[in-house]
Parts: sequence; structure tokens; C-alpha cells
Amino acid sequence: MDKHSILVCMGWEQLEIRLQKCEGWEQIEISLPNCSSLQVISFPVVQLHLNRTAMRASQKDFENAMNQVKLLKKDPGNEVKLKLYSLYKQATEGPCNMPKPGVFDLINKAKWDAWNALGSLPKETARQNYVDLVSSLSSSLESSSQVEPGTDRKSTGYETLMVTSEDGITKIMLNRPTKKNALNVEMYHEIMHALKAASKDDSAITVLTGNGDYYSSGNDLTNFTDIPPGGVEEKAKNGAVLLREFVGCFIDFPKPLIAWSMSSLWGIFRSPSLGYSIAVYASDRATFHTPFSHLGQSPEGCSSYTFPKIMSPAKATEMLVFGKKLTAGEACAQGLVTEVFPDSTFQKEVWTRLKAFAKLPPNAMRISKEIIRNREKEKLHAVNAEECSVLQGRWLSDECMNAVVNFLSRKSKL
Ligand SMILES: CCCCCCCCCCC/C=C/C(=O)SCCNC(=O)CCNC(=O)[C@H](O)C(C)(C)COP(=O)(O)OP(=O)(O)OC[C@H]1O[C@@H](n2cnc3c(N)ncnc32)[C@H](O)[C@@H]1OP(=O)(O)O
Repeated sequence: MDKHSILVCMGWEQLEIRLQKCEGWEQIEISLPNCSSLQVISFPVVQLHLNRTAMRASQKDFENAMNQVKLLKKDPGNEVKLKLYSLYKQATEGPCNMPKPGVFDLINKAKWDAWNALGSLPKETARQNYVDLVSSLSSSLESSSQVEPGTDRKSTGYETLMVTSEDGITKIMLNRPTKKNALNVEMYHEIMHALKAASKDDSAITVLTGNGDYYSSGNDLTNFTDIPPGGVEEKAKNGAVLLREFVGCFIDFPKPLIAWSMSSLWGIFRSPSLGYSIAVYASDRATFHTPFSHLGQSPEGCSSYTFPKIMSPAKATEMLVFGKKLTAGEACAQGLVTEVFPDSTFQKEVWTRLKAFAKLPPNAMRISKEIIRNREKEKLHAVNAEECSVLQGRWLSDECMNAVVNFLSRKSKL
């Protein structure tokens, strides 16, 4: 009996396949890396040949996969993009042949690390892995886009949120607790989607909150590391467009919006969710922090306009310019928070109030909100545009870059 062994890479796994001839059949033993037992499968010879041919991605498959990547509707995230980049480079140029970028060149260093980590992986295998990865991405993104646009996307339809509707209340909960609910680009888009859906659903009020010990730690600082081919200028421009649209959704949101904060709330999510909510409930252990200057940035979410109006200009300066952190009690005393409850009874107290509010006539609430906010809308959109334009410049500054590098290299925590 003839017996030989080959190693085949499928996706990220390496399989050992042993072949043995057996009267017109070939028997395959597949050894999986994390599995002690061997699986034995018998195929007719002809089928085996077909399968083995199918394992090798052709140049055409590779080119198709490259085109498919350009058509992906949803950002697959930095980690996947780095994998795609490294496999592409390995498949087209072989092992990493670039000098290692400097420590401050975050993006190119991440790319270099990813490519270098592939070592001497053969070009053909890298090509196959690239094709497999793109194919798995296309199918997972297709299945997530099968959700009907405009229909009520429940928790499972979102990657970064949990959205539920009951008792006339739509609850949008940020759901990246391991990252302290930092807002990555996907979360910005999903929040906008969830707000648009909530504005049309049959609930009377909408509640915003966060899962875990942080309501939100603000903008995900790794958003600054994923630089497109157009460079940092293009990144900053896209960031300003995204931020303007994001804040615009809060300005235009028609229903009563209630922020429910049991925990710390930082930066970007704090300004719109406090500035435009008609009520903000906080547990007595919640804190509120806008470290814009610490990060070399400037106010957003219309806070440069709404905070001095809600608080006093002097108190707003302490918060927005000097980054003073407020306790729930202080924020309540200054009008940013509606009411503070002891942590132990917070859920019960707030939920009781929300259920009662949700029974009020929804149209009356919507119209009342409109009349309170409408004459400010134009002004808010103008302030939003101005803040985004100033921030676009700040994102290109050394002050901002250094602050982000310090956080990412764990030199500073605010
Ligand atoms: C050009 C870019 C375009 C972008 C798109 C638009 C952007 C609009 C931006 C508008 C301006 C926004 C301003 C702000 O939001 S300012 C606020 C920014 N936030 C911060 O500075 C907070 C940073 N985080 C911390 O200081 C600490 O994490 C924190 C005190 C919040 C908690 O500390 P703790 O010790 O309890 O927990 P860890 O630090 O271990 O955190 C756990 C993991 O979570 C990650 N994390 C937390 N916060 C962030 C964040 N904001 N961005 C990225 N990652 C975050 C942290 O790294 C840990 O991850 P690992 O477990 O993987 O290490």
C-alpha cells in the first residue's frame, strides 16, 4: 500500500492529509491541529483529485477576491484589514522585505508587524488564505445584510449595540463592555441606524445607555490608526463628515430621548447624549468627563454651545477646556443631569419613571419636544458644522497625535 503525507493550509489552519491507495479508492486521514483523533474518510480517486485541485486558488480567484474586497459594504475592522494586507503582500511579494517603520509611525508599523508575522509562508498559500478570508467575509457580511432595511433590527442585528423594545420604550445599549464601550466607526454607524429606526418605530420614548462598568469611554482612540490611501488628511476629513452626521442624528431626533447613566461617561457620547436628551438620569456613582484638551482636541457634539447655556460659561470652561471630571451630584447641581439616584435603587427608580412616561400620548410628547427644540435646530447644526471643521484640524496636530500614541502605547490613561 502506497502512503504519503502532504500539508495543506485551509484558511488559517494547517491540516495534515495522509493519502493511501486502496483498490481504486484513496483513503484520506485528516489530522486537525487541535484534535487528537484522526478522521478517516474514503473518496473515489477521481473526487480526491477534484478536491485537491479546488484547494489551490488561481491568480484569477485571487484577482476576483481583490475586487470583492473593494465591494464590501461593511468595514470588516482593523484586525481583518491587517490580515488582508499582510496576505496580499505575502502573496504578491513574498516574505516581508521592508525596513521596520519607526515607533510613532503607528499605521505602517502595524502593517509591517502583520506582514512580518507571516514569516516564510509560501506565496501560493498566502494567495489561498487571502481568497478564503475574503470568501468568509463576503458570506458573513451578506448574511448580516439580509436584515430588511428599515425593519426593527433586534439586538442580534448589531455588532456593537443591543437594541430592545418593550412597554413603549426602545432601549439602545452600547455593547462593547470589554472596550469600555468606546465608539469605533462601526458603532457610530450602528447608533445612527438605531436612532433612525427608533424615530420611526411605535415606541413612545428612546433610552440610551451602556453595558458594563462604563456607559462609554468616548471615541475609540484606535479610530485614529486606520489610515486610508489618501493619508491622514483624508482620514480627518472622513472623520469630520462622520462626526457631523452622527451629531446631526441627535439634533434631529424627534422623540423624547433619555440618557441613563449608571457609570462613567466620556467624550463624544457624553456631549450629544447629555446636550440633547430631554432627561438624564444618573446613578450616584456615575461620572462625566470631557478630556478634549488632554487629547489635543476641542469640544464636539455642540457642547461648546449647549454646555455654557446649561451650566454657566465658567463651569463649562472648567469642563470643556480644563477637562474637569464631574460627579453625578455636581453634574446635577449644574443642570447637566436631571436626577441622581442611589446606585442600589437606580434601575428600579428609573424604570418606573420611564414606564410611566411611555404611557403618555406619544404625539403630544413629540410635538412638545419639537416646540422646545425647533428654534434652536438651525443654530445647533451650524455649531456642529463649525466644531467638526475645527476638530478636523486638531486631528492633524502633533498634540492630538502624541496623545493618541501615548494612550495606545499605554503611557497615559486619563
Ligand atoms: C480621524 C478619526 C476619525 C474618527 C471618527 C470620528 C471621531 C469623533 C471624535 C470626536 C471627539 C471625541 C472625543 C472623545 O471622545 S474624548 C474621550 C476619549 N476617551 C479617552 O480618552 C478614554 C481613554 N481610556 C482610558 O483612559 C481608560 O481606558 C479608562 C479610564 C476609560 C478605563 O480604564 P481601565 O483601567 O478601567 O480600563 P482599560 O484602560 O484597561 O480599558 C479596557 C480596554 O478598553 C480599551 N479602551 C478603553 N477606552 C478606550 C478608548 N477610548 N479607545 C480605545 N480603546 C479603549 C483599553 O485599551 C483596553 O483594551 P485592551 O483590553 O485591549 O488593552
